[in-house]
Order: sequence, then C-alpha cells, then structure tokens
Amino acid sequence: MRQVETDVVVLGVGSGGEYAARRLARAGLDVVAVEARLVGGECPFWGCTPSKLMIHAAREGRTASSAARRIREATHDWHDDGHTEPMESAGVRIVRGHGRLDGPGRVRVETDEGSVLVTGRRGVLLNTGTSPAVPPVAGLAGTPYWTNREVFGVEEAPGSLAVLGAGNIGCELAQAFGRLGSRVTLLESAERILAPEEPEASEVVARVLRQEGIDVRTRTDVERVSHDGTCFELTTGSGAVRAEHLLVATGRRPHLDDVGLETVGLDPTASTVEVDEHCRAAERLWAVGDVTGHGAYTHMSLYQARIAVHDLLEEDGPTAEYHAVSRVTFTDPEVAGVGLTEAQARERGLAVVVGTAEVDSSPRGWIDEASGVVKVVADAGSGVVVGASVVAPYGGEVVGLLSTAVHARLTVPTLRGMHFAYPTFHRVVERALRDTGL
Ligand SMILES: Cc1cc2nc3c(=O)[nH]c(=O)nc-3n(C[C@H](O)[C@H](O)[C@H](O)COP(=O)(O)OP(=O)(O)OC[C@H]3O[C@@H](n4cnc5c(N)ncnc54)[C@H](O)[C@@H]3O)c2cc1C
Ligand SMILES: NC(=O)c1ccc[n+]([C@@H]2O[C@H](COP(=O)([O-])OP(=O)(O)OC[C@H]3O[C@@H](n4cnc5c(N)ncnc54)[C@H](O)[C@@H]3O)[C@@H](O)[C@H]2O)c1
Repeated sequence: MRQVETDVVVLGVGSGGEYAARRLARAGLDVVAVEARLVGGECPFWGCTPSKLMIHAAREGRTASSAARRIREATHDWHDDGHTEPMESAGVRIVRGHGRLDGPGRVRVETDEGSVLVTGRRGVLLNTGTSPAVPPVAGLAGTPYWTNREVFGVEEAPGSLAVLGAGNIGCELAQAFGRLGSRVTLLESAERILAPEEPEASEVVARVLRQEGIDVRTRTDVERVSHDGTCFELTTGSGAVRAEHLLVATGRRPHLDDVGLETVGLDPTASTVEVDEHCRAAERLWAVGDVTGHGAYTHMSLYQARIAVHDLLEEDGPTAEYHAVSRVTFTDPEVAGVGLTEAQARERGLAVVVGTAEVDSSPRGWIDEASGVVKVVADAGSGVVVGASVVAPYGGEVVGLLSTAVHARLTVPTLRGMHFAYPTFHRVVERALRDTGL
C-alpha cells in the first residue's frame, strides 16, 4: 500500500473542505484532499447553484432549456477543474477515491490505482456531506425517479411532475417547474409544507403555490409507486397521482456510516458528528458542514471551516456560536429565518413574546401586491430578539437586519429606535416589532 505523509488530510471536499484546504495550504501547511466524486461537493454541482439558476430562469419567464444552458456553463458540464485548479495552485494534492478513517490522523483511500494510506501530522478535517435519502416506498426503487442528482440535467420541463417531499428542495423546485410549464403535484406526509419553519410561513407559501396552480397535498402518504415505461403512478390515501416524472426530495442521508468513525472512538451509526466550539470531533479529527447537524447550509460549512482552520493553524480565532444561524428557502416569496422559531423558543422553556405583521399591510407590500409575513420572537423578560422569520420578496435580504439583531442580542426597544427607510419591505419589520408590545 502506498503511504503519503502530510500535515492535514481533508476527507470529503464540500464547500467547507474546499475553503479549508486552500487556506491551510496558503498558510504553509502541506494538505491532501480526498474526494470520491466532484471537488466542491453538492452546492456547485447538484445543489444551491443549479437550483438557484433554475429558479431564476423560471421567475424571469425563460425556458427550461435556457436554465439548462446556464447550469451546464456554471457546472462546467459537471467537471470540477474550476475547483481543483485553485486548490492545486495553492499546493493542495488531490487524491481521488473513497476515504475511510484508519485511526487518529490517518485516512485510507481506495483509488483506481489501489489503496493509499494518508497520514496527517496535525489531523483530519471531515467534510463528507450528504446524499439524497430515498424512502422505502413500495415499488419506488425500481423506477426512474429523479433526485437532486438528476433533476438539473433536465433540458425540457416535463408536461407533469410529482414532487415527493415539501422541504426546501421540494418547495423550491415545485414552484420553479410549475413556472417553467409543468403541471406539478407536491406531496408531503407531514401536516404542513416547510414544517421546520413558522406555521405562518408554511401557510403563505402553500397559498401562493396553490394560486400558481400547484396541487399541494399535505398529510399524504404514498403507499406505492409504479412506472409503466412512460408515466409514474403514485398510490396515495387521497387518490392516485399520474405524472411524467417524479422528483424525490424527502431529506438527506449523511455520509457517516462508511467513513471509519469507529476507528477514532466515535459511533458510526450516529446521524451527526458532535463537534466542540473549535469544530473538534475526536483526537486529531475536526468536522465541518452538514455532518455536524448544525444546519445543512453552505454558509454553515464555510463558517465552521473558518473556525477549524484557525484551530488547525494553532491561531487564536473565533469559536463557533449557533444562536443566530440564518436560513433561506428560495421560493417566491422567499422564506427566511434566523435563530429560534416560536415553537423552538417555547420548547427551551423561554417565556416569549411574538409580534407579526403582514407584508401587504405596509405601503411597499401593498404597492408591489406582495404576499408575506414577518414574525419576531423575543424573550419576554429581557426583550432580546431570539428569532425571526421574514416571508417576503427579497426575504433573504430583509432578514439580514434581524440576523444582526439576534447575533448581537439586541432588544426590541433598541430596534424600534432605528430609522426604517420608506417605502421598503424592511419597514414591515418595524410593524412586527411594534406588535410584540415591548
Ligand atoms: C438541491 C439543493 C439545493 C440547496 N440549496 C442551498 C442553498 O440555496 N443555500 C444553502 O446554504 N444550502 C443549500 N443546499 C445545501 C448545501 O448544498 C450543503 O449544505 C453544502 O453543499 C455543504 O455541504 P458539505 O460541505 O457538508 O458537503 P457536501 O457539499 O455534501 O460535500 C461532501 C463531499 O464529500 C465527498 N465524500 C463523501 N464521503 C466521502 C468519502 N468517504 N471519501 C471521499 N469523499 C467523500 C462527496 O463526494 C462530496 O463531494 C442545497 C442542497 C441541495 C441538495
Ligand atoms: N435554500 C436552502 O438553504 C436549501 C435548499 C435546498 C436544500 N437545502 C438543504 O438540504 C436539506 C435537504 O432538503 P430536503 O428538502 O430534501 O429535505 P427536508 O428534510 O428539508 O424535507 C423533506 C420533506 O420530505 C417529507 N417527507 C419525508 N418522507 C416523505 C414521504 N415518504 N412522502 C412524503 N413526504 C415525505 C418530510 O416530511 C419533509 O417535509 C435541507 O436540510 C436543507 O438544509 C437548503
């Protein structure tokens, strides 16, 4: 077996791993990056970038083929040279193959040319991310369904599409395909779409999707799926659904069961790797990104990578805080959130006050005929804002001011003393703050 020595091994190269490998190499460390598929991971090739390009084309009234052209351009036709070249010019050595931990600081990689044992003197940064999780619905496994790995190669919007799962991926793509011309049925087993978000947010998005002609069915279990060569048929409690294509968007499976966690004393059956405030997970092991369970977002992977890099470089640096994590679902209107929802705050035993305001109750919302709602969650005693949601056009941008507030633990009275430009969407935030009564 070939043996390679280095300072740091990056195992799995998603967004955080890519950033960390480059930064560590530029700081003078020797770095080996191990990747089984495409360097850069889910976000640029099968995630954020292609989905947002599809959403953009749909919003602008363009065709699926024009979206496909820009997706091929952005992904370099699913080649990762745009990611490997900057890494290699920073000095990172890339080893292609499936890697497994083999004790502290060691990774064994199965490459096309045989096994390679890579030893990292400082350690290993784990960034193995997730794959689509496919539910065990009878008949599904034998059918040509799509997940996020296939859907962005589509050149034409199908006449009809069934979408299984109404989380971020399901809602974003159901709306995009609807606007690109497909007749869409969105099937969700839970009682509401976008269930982790505030109920007010789910309600607005469900209403908008239905107004756009999407058949949204919640509390719907699919009992069986079949494909007759041209069409899917889904058997559900609320009747059969026939569609030309089926997109499965029912959650993610972390890449943790086959990475040798047991060789460093961790549980290989766990769904996340627990990390401390420096993103350390075990002896000479750091972990970043989706596998840490702090939010499956690109910005989380990058945030944690920055922290792990400081620690690996033995520098004084920031430690990880998670009280003000922000998130955006890129439906129209966008669903943005930061910190705790009302339900999460109550589960933690906080005495909370909430304030809400409808977007169309504000001059800008009325002018733009926009749907949406802003909700602010604050600690009743201190007045500190602990969470907020913004469902609005540019909600992902508007939430920025509330992210600052939750991050800096500002109070409702402090925020109410601000100037809010007229007539902007963010003036709705002022109304929601006032509605808290603080
Ligand atoms: C359709 C879709 C849309 C999304 N949109 C957004 C969005 O708008 N905004 C946002 O913030 N997030 C979005 N996300 C989530 C985002 O893509 C992820 O959170 C992000 O990619 C960070 O993931 P990661 O760094 O944990 O690793 P990943 O990107 O999952 O990369 C992990 C890498 O590790 C490799 N790997 C795994 N196991 C091994 C192994 N044993 N050996 C070698 N290599 C291995 C994989 O091949 C992969 O390349 C979206 C996701 C999807 C699917
Ligand atoms: N804009 C963004 O930041 C963005 C966009 C897309 C994805 N992501 C990330 O990717 C992750 C995965 O997204 P996702 O949408 O696949 O998963 P998800 O876990 O967010 O949603 C999956 C949905 O499918 C439903 N479901 C599960 N099994 C089902 C079944 N058999 N029938 C019907 N419904 C079923 C669940 O109740 C849930 O509502 C998210 O956690 C998110 O962090 C982020």
